[in-house]
Amino acid sequence: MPASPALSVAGVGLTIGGATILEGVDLDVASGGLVGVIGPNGAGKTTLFNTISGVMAPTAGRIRMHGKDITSMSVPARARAGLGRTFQTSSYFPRLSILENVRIAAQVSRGGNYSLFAFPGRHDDATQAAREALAEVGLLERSHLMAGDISHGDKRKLEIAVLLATDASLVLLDEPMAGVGTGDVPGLVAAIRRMHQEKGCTVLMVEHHIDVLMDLVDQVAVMVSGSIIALDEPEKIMQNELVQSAYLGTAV
Ligand SMILES: Nc1ncnc2c1ncn2[C@@H]1O[C@H](COP(=O)(O)OP(=O)(O)OP(=O)(O)O)[C@@H](O)[C@H]1O
Repeated sequence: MPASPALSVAGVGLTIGGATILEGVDLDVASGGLVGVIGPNGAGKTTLFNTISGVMAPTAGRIRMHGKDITSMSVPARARAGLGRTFQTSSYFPRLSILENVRIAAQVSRGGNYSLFAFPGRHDDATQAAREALAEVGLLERSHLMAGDISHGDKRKLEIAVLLATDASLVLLDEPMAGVGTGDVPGLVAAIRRMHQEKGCTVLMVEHHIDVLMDLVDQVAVMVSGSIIALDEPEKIMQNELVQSAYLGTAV
């Protein structure tokens, strides 16, 4: 029997106050896959991520992780099941150091609390995991800096380090390059690649930098008006006439 997909979204719909935000969304992401989601502003990409991560409950359809139905699971329960997520805007504790931010996330994911008591100088599992994750994204040497003081690109790397330190097996990245200077893009791309290839994470990512995305992912899902209208390899998506007329325009 073939293995269940890491993520299966089946017939997901969301209606809010009579407005249809998502309709009949079907998307399977194989274990170890790296899939991009593109679509015009307001297409429903972030809302889809919200239903997958449990921030919003769909009004139709089911969501499964590795075959297990998570549709009614809480956000923390999904996180414990290995689902990690970044947001369009960076989320971190600005007055804590880079290392402290990642270490707290690792500590909480291991069933601990948000306490920083006796930090620094501890050599527990959470600190070790945080240091390894920061090395993966190239932030270890700057891990003593205050998170609120680092560049936007480094904040995005910090969020990826948090996902690595929490051992998330399925990660949702919502515009990881948004607002990042061009100089920071290669480092972020490398961090995402390592998360996928070396850590074996399954990745679903929304990204408006189409060239970067097309180079990175195995498959691209195109969302328009709350539905996925195409799912294919990047080259085929660029040539898909439906996609060109609905989203990409004629300039591709
Ligand atoms: N809680 C809500 N209540 C009402 N409408 C909402 C809610 N959340 C999202 N929407 C609407 O749903 C639609 C999809 O929004 P969403 O943010 O998911 O799109 P998106 O594809 O992520 O867009 P962008 O690329 O601009 O981030 C938009 O029209 C938005 O205004």
